[in-house]
Amino acid sequence: MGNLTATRPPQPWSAPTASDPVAATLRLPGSKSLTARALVLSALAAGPSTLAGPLRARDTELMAAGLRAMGTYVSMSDDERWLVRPHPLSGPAHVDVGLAGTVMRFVPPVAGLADGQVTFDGDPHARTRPLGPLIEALRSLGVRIDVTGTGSLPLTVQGSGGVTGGEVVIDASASSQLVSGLLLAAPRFDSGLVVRHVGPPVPSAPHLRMTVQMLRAAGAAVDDTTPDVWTVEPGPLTGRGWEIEPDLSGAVPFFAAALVTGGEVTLQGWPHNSAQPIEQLRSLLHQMGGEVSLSTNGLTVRGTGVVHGLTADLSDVSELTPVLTALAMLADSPSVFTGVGHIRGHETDRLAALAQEFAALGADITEAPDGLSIRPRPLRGGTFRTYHDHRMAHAAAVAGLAVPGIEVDDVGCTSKTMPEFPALWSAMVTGKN
Ligand SMILES: O=C(O)C1=C[C@@H](OP(=O)(O)O)[C@@H](O)[C@H](O)C1
Ligand SMILES: C=C(OP(=O)(O)O)C(=O)O
Repeated sequence: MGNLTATRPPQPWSAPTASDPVAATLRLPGSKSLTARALVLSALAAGPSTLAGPLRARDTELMAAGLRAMGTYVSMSDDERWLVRPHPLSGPAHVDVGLAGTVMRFVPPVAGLADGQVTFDGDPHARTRPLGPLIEALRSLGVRIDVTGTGSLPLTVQGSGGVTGGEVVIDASASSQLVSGLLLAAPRFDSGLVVRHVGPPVPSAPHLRMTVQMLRAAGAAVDDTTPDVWTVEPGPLTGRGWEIEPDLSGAVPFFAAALVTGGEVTLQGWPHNSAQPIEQLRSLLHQMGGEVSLSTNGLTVRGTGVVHGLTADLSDVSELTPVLTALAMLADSPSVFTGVGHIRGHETDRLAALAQEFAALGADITEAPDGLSIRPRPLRGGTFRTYHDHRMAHAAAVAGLAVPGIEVDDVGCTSKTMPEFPALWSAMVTGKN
C-alpha cells in the first residue's frame, strides 16, 4: 500500500477567492512525465546519469524507490540534481506503485529484465486502473507474471534476467502509458520490440512522442513513422544529463487563474523547444479568452477579463480536463469536451467525479461516455471531494477563485505531483509569491 496515503490524514482546505487580478511569476517543479522517463532510462543505461530540476513528489519518489528496490542507485540528496547509477537489476524486490500510472505501467517491463521475483501493489484505487493489456503483452513476450488478486494488482513479475522481445499487439486505448512502458524498456530486450496498437485510438499522443524523443536522446533507434506501430531496435542506452522542464500540466491551474481573474501569470524556466504539448495548450487557452506568449522571462498567460466556453476534443491533453472543466464553469458560453472516455481510468473516474462534485455546487453539467457538457450558471460554495485525485483539487482551487466557500476535502492529495501546491496557490492569490 502507498505509505503516504496510508499515513496522511485528509487535509481540508478552504479554496481562496481572488479579490484582485493575480500577477505572479512562478518557478514550478519539474515535469512528472519527464522525471519518470528519465529515471527509468537512467536505470537501464550503461553508465551514470543526472537529472537537473527533477520533480520531487509522491509519484517520482515511488518511481525512484521501485528502481532502487531492484538495485539501481538513485541519490536525491541534492534537490536540483539527482544522480542515477545503474546496477544489474535483481529481485526479490517490492514496488509500491501508489496511485501512479507511470510507476504501474513503466516498471513491470523493467522488472522483466531483473533476475528474481518483483512484486507490485499500490493504493486501493490503483488496483482498478487499466493494466491488463500490459500484463498480456509482457506475457506474450515470454515474461512470467502472476496476478494474485481479482484486479491487475497485486502482481508478481518472475524476472529471468532478460526479455527476448519481438512483436506484440496491444489495445492501448485505455492509456498511452501501456505503450510507453513497453517502449522504454525495449532497447534492452534481446531482439528489441515492435508494438502494434489495435483498437480505438490511443490517447495522449504528445506523451508517446515524449517517450520516443527521450529514447532517442538516450541513444535508442526508434521508428514511429507508421501510425500505431513503434519499432525499437535492441542496443545499449547511454547515461546522460537530463534537463527536466517545469511541469506544464501542473502549471495549468495557475494559468487558469490568470483567465479567471483577468490577471497575468508567468512560468519561469520554460525552454524554447519543449517536449510538452505547449501548442495545444496555447490554442485551448486562447480559445477560452487567454493570451499566451513566450519570452526570455518564460511562458506568460494573460487573462483578458472574459472566459469563453470551449468545444474541443481533449484526447491529446486529457489530464487537463479537470481544470478546463473548472474554467468552463466560469465561462460566458457552454462547453463540450470529447475524446476523454479513458480518464474514467485515471486517479478516479474523472468524468463522474467532475460531474458529481460540480453539480453539488449547483452546476449544470452532463456526463457523456467520452466527455462532459457544461452550461455555465452561478455556483455556490460547498465541500468538493477529490477522491485522492490531485487534479480534482486543482479544479476546485480554480473555481474557488470566483466562488466563495469552496472547501476541498483533501488537498493533501496534491502531493502526488506537487506537494507545494496549496502554498504556491495561496501565495499567488494573496500576491505574496
Ligand atoms: O506518460 C505519461 O507520463 C502520461 C500519459 C498520460 O496518460 P494517459 O494516456 O493514461 O492519459 C497522462 O494523462 C498522464 O498524466 C502522464
Ligand atoms: C493521469 C494522471 O496521472 P497518472 O500518471 O497516474 O496516470 C495525471 O497526472 O493527471
